[in-house]
Amino acid sequence: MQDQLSNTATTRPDLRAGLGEAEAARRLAQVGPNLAVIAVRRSLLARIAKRLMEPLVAILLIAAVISGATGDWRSFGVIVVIVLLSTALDIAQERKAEDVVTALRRSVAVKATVRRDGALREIPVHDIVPGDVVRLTAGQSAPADGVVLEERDAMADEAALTGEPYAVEKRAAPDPSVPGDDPACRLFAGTSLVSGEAEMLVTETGARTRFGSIAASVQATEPPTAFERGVHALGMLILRLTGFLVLFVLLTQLMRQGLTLESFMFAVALAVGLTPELLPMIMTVTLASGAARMAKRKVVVKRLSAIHDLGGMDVLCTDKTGTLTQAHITHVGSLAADGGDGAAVTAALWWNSRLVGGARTNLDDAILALPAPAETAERVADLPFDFERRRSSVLLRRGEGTELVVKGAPEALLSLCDRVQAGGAERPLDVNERTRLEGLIDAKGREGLRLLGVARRAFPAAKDSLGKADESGLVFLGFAMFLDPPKASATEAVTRLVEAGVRVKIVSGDAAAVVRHLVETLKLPAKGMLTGAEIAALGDAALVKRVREVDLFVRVAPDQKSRIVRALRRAGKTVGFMGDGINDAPAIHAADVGLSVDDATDVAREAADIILLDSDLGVLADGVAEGRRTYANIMKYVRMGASSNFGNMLSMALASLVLPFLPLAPLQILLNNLLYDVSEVGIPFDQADPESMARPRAWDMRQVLRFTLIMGPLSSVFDLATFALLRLAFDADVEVFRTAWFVESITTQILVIFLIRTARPFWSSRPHPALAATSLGALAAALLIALTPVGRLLGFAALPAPVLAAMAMVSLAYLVLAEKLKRVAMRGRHGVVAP
Ligand SMILES: Nc1ncnc2c1ncn2[C@@H]1O[C@H](COP(=O)(O)OP(=O)(O)OP(=O)(O)O)[C@@H](O)[C@H]1O
Ligand SMILES: [Mg+2]
Repeated sequence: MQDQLSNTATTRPDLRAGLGEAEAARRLAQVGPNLAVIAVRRSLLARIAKRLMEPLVAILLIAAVISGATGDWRSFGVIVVIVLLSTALDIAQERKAEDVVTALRRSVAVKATVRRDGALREIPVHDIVPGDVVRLTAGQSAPADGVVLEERDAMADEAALTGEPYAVEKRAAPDPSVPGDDPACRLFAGTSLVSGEAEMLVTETGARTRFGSIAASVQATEPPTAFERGVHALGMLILRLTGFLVLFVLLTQLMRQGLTLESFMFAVALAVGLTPELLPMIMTVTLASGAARMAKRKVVVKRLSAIHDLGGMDVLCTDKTGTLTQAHITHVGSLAADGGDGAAVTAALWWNSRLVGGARTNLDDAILALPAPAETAERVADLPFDFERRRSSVLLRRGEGTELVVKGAPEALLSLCDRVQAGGAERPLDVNERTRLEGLIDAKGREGLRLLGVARRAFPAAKDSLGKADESGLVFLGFAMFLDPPKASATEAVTRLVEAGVRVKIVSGDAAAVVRHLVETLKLPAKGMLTGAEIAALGDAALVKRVREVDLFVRVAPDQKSRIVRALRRAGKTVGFMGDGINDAPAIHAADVGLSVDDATDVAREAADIILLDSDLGVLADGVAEGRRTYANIMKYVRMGASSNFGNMLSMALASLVLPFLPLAPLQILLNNLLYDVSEVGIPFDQADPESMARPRAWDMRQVLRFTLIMGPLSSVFDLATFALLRLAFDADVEVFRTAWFVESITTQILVIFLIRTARPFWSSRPHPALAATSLGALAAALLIALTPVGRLLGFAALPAPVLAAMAMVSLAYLVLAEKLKRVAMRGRHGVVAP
């Protein structure tokens, strides 16, 4: 194509030559990087400002100001310190998480081929500037908007911009120096070449591209995943409960003693204590540390929430080549239609692969690895390969005549033939002959050989163009046979996935017999089979029913691949799709978790949420485990918040009803909340028990509620017992009461982490040192503050030994019961114990 392009490049050669590096650098400095959405990293100041503007924090700050104004400088100081500490905690963690994700994204970023200083170079897409000349082949995306300089059979998929599902033809602009409005002569960022090749002159980059102008709104409409929706719903539920509780407290205080500053502050502190303000941070940090761990195992995550989807995935669809086979395709011989020598078949095949435009598939690569035939040929016209037709045609001149050479999926090719080559002569392709050839195709396929059929048709020497209608009345020449050895490691990888509760389905464009042979060789557990033709005949509802049981899909077209994925999702499955070709991109996009490999085509990599650096299902099984671990950790946080935190706050609200004073000073609640938050910072690093990761997990609100309704009241019962004990048995005064209750509540809250982080008896599952350090550290700090003279500043008093002993007893009793009840509380819908 190089020669072709420079031959036709006659007008304005300066534009077609591209830029020099120096000029490109100058332009880059002037127009900025080529990013559709400029992801400005929010400055530290902006982040702090955003946090301080959040309603709860804002109320806290107002409370601090009121305290200061009334001369209560102690409260002022403590509130400000607490707000600052928790803001710093939050921002530092989140920032670290973002850095991880940015670095991961960059490591799998797409590159483009650009003409610079007269040579073709691969440069990162974000360095492209107006004036650059970019070369594109099928499967690549246009990195910016521009004018088509040259093209061969270029067809672009512009669905992302126009919604138009069919590929549109592109042609060279008559004069690239005056870019007209004709969209057929332009290529746009966000669209991709599905066939052919092209060179474009970049005119607009970054946010000035058409895609850039809509990218912001496109991103905003990215639908949240089921998990994100679930967590959000829980957050809203808690928020409503909080609102209700705070109103309740305010009202009772109002009725009993009129609204004082202290009771207002108490309500505010309660609200702060109840909101799971750390949840977003815990989620991001858990997912980001999961992403970092996965990257070490060669799984790169582009979208953080995909980790969770990966853990919840219960069906994995995969294509065949490269994942289940080695993708080292070799030509093992050709067979003439009459069973004779296949040299003529191989020569025709070779010229077809050599001369045809458009995307080259791995079969073309295998063919062109063969020595060139003796006779030469020249191209007249062609119809490139596509995954719907499954064939490619070239009109060529070889020797004296003009002939059409077609190669493609053999059974379909056979139906376009009416004659067959036998020795030097042509014979009609009668029923017997057809049956014999079909039997041969099937027999070779069952040996694991991939076949391509080859056919020809003679045309008058003057014919110089080619249409789809010309692909008929062909003479069948014979077959070429290819071998793509199975990947031995695939068996173990699939077994691991199956053991992890992931059903593996194969979705391939290849023939039934080949896929069947592969499945048998690798001993994969796979039932049933549907062909593309059968799928085309099924309505959506019928397909949803069939896709559940069937594990093998063969001779499917690209849009059928995505139809299968959508049907599985409608059947309630969490679906992963793994593929590497142009033909896989729509299905990768349609799946809950889109998976691709690092050396896949750009469109597949762009559609994917997760990129495997090794084309190996084994690393995927690792990734699934990691996904489940992050889910288990997030659930730990959710459960802690739902049970102990919620229980404590509830008891405090109740106590404020019956006690003649507030059960804790507002500052003490804030301190309690801060220390509790710190104690949980180690959760993202925690391990999960193997049995809790054995099955796919999806967000289960009923399970969360069940846990809350059992564990919450349990902690409340003990809180109320503590109140009774302190008031009735010890006749504690305000300060002793508050100190004792602070000690009991923070001790139980923190220690219960070690119980509910596992469904096993707590002593047989060891927490991660980071979690042990943060939680025990926070507990030690709490006890130090409350029980030493430092605490006087916050209104704590020295505790008499009997009170301290009683609190220790109550805490112990609570923990023993919590350990017993957690098994009931964690039981899932099917009696399985949740992580
Ligand atoms: N270069 C080519 N020229 C003609 N026909 C081809 C060419 N490449 C592939 N085909 C035909 O198209 C069919 C579908 O392609 P292919 O098998 O690569 O699809 P796929 O869905 O990506 O399969 P896999 O599951 O193996 O990745 C092939 O089986 C073959 O018959
Ligand atoms: Mg493929």
